[in-house]
Amino acid sequence: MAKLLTPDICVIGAGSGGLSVAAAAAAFGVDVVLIEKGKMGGDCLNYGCVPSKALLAAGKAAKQGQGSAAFGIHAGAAEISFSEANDHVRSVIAAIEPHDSQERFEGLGVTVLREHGQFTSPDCVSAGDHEIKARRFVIAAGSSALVPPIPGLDEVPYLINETLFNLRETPEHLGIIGGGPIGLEMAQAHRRLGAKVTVFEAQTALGKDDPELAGIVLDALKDEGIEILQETAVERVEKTGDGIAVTARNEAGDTVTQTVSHLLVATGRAPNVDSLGLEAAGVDFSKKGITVDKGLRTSNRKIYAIGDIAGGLQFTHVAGYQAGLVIRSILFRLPVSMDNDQVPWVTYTSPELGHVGLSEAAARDRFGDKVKVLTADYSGNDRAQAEAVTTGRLKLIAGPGGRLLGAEIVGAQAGEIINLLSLALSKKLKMKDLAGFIAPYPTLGELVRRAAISYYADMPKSGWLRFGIGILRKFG
Ligand SMILES: Cc1cc2nc3c(=O)[nH]c(=O)nc-3n(C[C@H](O)[C@H](O)[C@H](O)COP(=O)(O)OP(=O)(O)OC[C@H]3O[C@@H](n4cnc5c(N)ncnc54)[C@H](O)[C@@H]3O)c2cc1C
Ligand SMILES: NC(=O)c1ccc[n+]([C@@H]2O[C@H](COP(=O)([O-])OP(=O)(O)OC[C@H]3O[C@@H](n4cnc5c(N)ncnc54)[C@H](O)[C@@H]3O)[C@@H](O)[C@H]2O)c1
Repeated sequence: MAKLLTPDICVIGAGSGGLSVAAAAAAFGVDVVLIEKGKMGGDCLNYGCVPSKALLAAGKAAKQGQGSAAFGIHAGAAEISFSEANDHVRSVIAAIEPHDSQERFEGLGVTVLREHGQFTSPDCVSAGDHEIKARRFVIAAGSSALVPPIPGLDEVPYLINETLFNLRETPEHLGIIGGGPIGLEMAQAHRRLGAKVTVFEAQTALGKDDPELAGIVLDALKDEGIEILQETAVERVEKTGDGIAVTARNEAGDTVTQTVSHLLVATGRAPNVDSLGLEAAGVDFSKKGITVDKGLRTSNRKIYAIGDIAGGLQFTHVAGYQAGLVIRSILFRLPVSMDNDQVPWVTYTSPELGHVGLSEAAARDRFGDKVKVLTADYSGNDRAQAEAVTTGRLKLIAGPGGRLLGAEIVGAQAGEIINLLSLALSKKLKMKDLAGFIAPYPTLGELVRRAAISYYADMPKSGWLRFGIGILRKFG
């Protein structure tokens, strides 16, 4: 006989989204059951953001170990231990793990079930020997690597994000299918740690970002020796005596074959909609994910869906943002509405690539010729010169009345600078605000002021202003 639990909220999935809902609800003394079938912390901690950024950091250290000609430091080739870099990855996960652990959540008062959760009816979830009937449910079951049906793939030992971080030796030649953020971040990390790397991208690499700024990242990666084959779709793979032969067709229709020692598939994500009993729950879904309204409610009003499974932008901070909205809706019954136009993202290559708000193209679609694009180059920034990080550009997208609509940035610390712009966007600031604050000198953040000030570039030439200044001068 199953044990019946009747909490206020039942959350399926203890990753970025589910943990945030559970922690916030528990902080208000609300009874929560949290169900997790795999590792606490989900993708981000175990197979995603955390290990990938830790490996990128190891790659950065390897690069710095070679010295810098700009500073007159000639250290030569660094001696790299891939297994020790992997130890670093493991230790970073271990350092963060307690924060997401079952013990911590039980300490907060959450009932944690380490089981597979599945709806058996519109108001009941079964998990191991428990049945949970809650006032509200939140599905935060995430996504998995989407593996395309490429002939031969099933017969070769390919890697995905869940297995990549188990490698203990430098791959001799890493082939990567997919030139999105996963593919390119991992291309640079492995290249810097000594691997030969080839990326096969069916369309445009970093295709979700500003094409001009993404091009600057691609050039930097190519300069480091990464081969990036764009408009080159992989058609088949097969095991050979030397490794894995990857055969692709390029835009010109030519066949390209490369034999790699390891193959990473990074071709996007598939929402984990299977075996959740969504049909039994009356929750509509498609292969893009669970269908939700702006308030993250599913077709069953008692059930919400957040994070990667909700079919929108797939980032940890989006899952966290959505968790906050759902908490407001469930606990305080406040009307909430998701606003994707405010969401920032960063690709953590060197140089970093950051985005927030509307892209130039989206802004022009909405506001036509009322849009102004203001730029500032890293080469014109004194701190960038001092640090020899002069490759980079900031773009502010200004709309009617000089309101900030969006920003794109490529260059050192782009991910940090985008924070300021994300705040500016959420507070509906205008170019006058971004031009008017005091930025400490010399900082990369001055790029924001520099670009915003250029909004007023024509002002000194204004006849009316010059006339006014002339009049005022007459008063002594
Ligand atoms: C390599 C990589 C790098 C990334 N880097 C970044 C980054 O730098 N910044 C960023 O913002 N985002 C990054 N992401 C994306 C980020 O990891 C995801 O957007 C985020 O983890 C989504 O959170 P979530 O809560 O929706 O899902 P998850 O964190 O995946 O959690 C879902 C959880 O649900 C559990 N689950 C699934 N089904 C069931 C079930 N039936 N019963 C019980 N439990 C279940 C799973 O085991 C999992 O633990 C990266 C992703 C990858 C793959
Ligand atoms: N820094 C970050 O925040 C970060 C880092 C990594 C991942 N993520 C998240 O994870 C998501 C998934 O990342 P991703 O890079 O796997 O997905 P993606 O969808 O962004 O990129 C996948 C790429 O693979 C290409 N592709 C698909 N099939 C192909 C084929 N047969 N041959 C060659 N190329 C093919 C696509 O054209 C696309 O460019 C991202 O959208 C992002 O939301 C975020």
